[in-house]
This record gives sequence, structure tokens and C-alpha cells, in this order.
Amino acid sequence: MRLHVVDHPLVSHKLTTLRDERTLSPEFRRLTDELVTLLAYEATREVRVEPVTVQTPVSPAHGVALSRPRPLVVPILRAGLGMLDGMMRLVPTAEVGFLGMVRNEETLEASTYAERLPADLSGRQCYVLDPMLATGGTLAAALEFLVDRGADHITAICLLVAPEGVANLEAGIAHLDIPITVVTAALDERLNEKGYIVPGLGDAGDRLYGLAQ
Ligand SMILES: O=P(O)(O)OC[C@H]1O[C@H](OP(=O)(O)OP(=O)(O)O)[C@H](O)[C@@H]1O
Ligand SMILES: O=c1cc[nH]c(=O)[nH]1
Ligand SMILES: [Mg+2]
Repeated sequence: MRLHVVDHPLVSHKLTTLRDERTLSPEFRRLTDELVTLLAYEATREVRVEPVTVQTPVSPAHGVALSRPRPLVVPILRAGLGMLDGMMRLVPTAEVGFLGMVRNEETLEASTYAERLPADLSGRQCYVLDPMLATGGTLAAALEFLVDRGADHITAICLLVAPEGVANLEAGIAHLDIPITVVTAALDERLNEKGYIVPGLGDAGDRLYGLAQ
């Protein structure tokens, strides 16, 4: 597994405001959207394209177009939904599949409560959207799911990752024999005793959609 921490002052600037507890849901959603578009630019470096030729007003021009089958974008509900528009802005013709997963806040075990994905992902590049990689349990289960269906190239975009989660994920997916990359805005310090990322940004789902602030 490859971890790519995007090092760019605009990413750091937006992430700092996102972390700030004074940032309320409307601005949190807008910043998430902007950050994901910046991360998606890096995350799609290996998106598959094929050669095409178009006719300009002057001459033929050799270029590329996205290959078929189109990439599959998979937001992990609930918080991953806040990342979908920012991703689709860059790859508007991608297909979208959904995974609903929730972490038990006592045991920190992830469980799946909804799945709406194509039955056959053979030969598909997949982009998984989940803002937080904390213990890594949620992302490990999601990747397993996609590889079981035949995905052969997966990139996860996370706003934040914790070192413990990256290590757990690496161990948990070591048997998956496909290229897997995690693209993130920051590798944070650690997890706390409740499984939250430190310094983190709190509960991403609540900050996007939840508690009135
Ligand atoms: O790496 P992990 O320890 O598995 O934790 C990460 C998961 O926790 C959060 O989801 P949550 O369970 O809070 O669901 P939500 O998106 O509906 O809020 C987050 O959006 C990730 O999916
Ligand atoms: O810090 C964390 C950990 C898991 N889920 C979140 O939303 N935040
Ligand atoms: Mg949550």
C-alpha cells in the first residue's frame, strides 16, 4: 500500500480551518468539497486513459480520453457523502456506488448497513471516499468488499489518517494483491483512547451533517 500525503499550502490552509471547532457545518461542507477536489487531482494521476485523435480547426490533434469501463467512485456513508461532489467535479462521467458503514463507538468494529455497488467490478479502477482513517477498520472492510467483486486498482481519498490506522490497514489488506493507494491531506499524531484522531477534526459525520452547532 502506498500512502501519499499531499503537501501543498492551500491544502494545509483549508485543512486548518476545517479542524477549527468554530467552523460550522455550512463552511465545513464547503471546505471539505474544496479539499477533496485538490486531493482528487493528485489521486487521479493514474486514472486510465486511452489515445484518441480529435480534429482542431487547424489539424488533427492526438490526445487521450478516459478509458471504459469508467472509474467507480464509492463514498462511504455517511461522512464520505460530503466528499462526493468534490470528486465528481474532476471525473463527472465516473459511475458512483455506495457503501454504508458505521463504526461501533464502544468496540470500534465497523459494520456494513447498506451496499449499492455494481455486481461485477472486474477491471475497474475504484476511488473510495472516506474522510477519516482512524483505526482503519472501516476502510479495510470497504477495500475487501471491492476486491471481492473484482476491482483491480483502488485509491482511497481521506482527509486525515492516523498512524495506527495506516499500520492496521496495511496489515489487514496485505493479502489483497492489487495496487492500493491512500491519498490524504495529513498524517496526524495518534489515536486517543476513544479511537478519535488527534488532533483530528472531531466526528466528521456530525460536523458535516449532524449536531446543531
Ligand atoms: O478507521 P475507523 O476507526 O474505522 O473509523 C473511521 C470511520 O469512522 C467514521 O464513520 P462513522 O462510523 O462515524 O459513521 P458516519 O460517517 O455515519 O458518521 C468515518 O467517517 C469513517 O468511516
Ligand atoms: O477522529 C475520528 C475518528 C473516527 N471518525 C471520525 O469521524 N473522527
Ligand atoms: Mg461519525
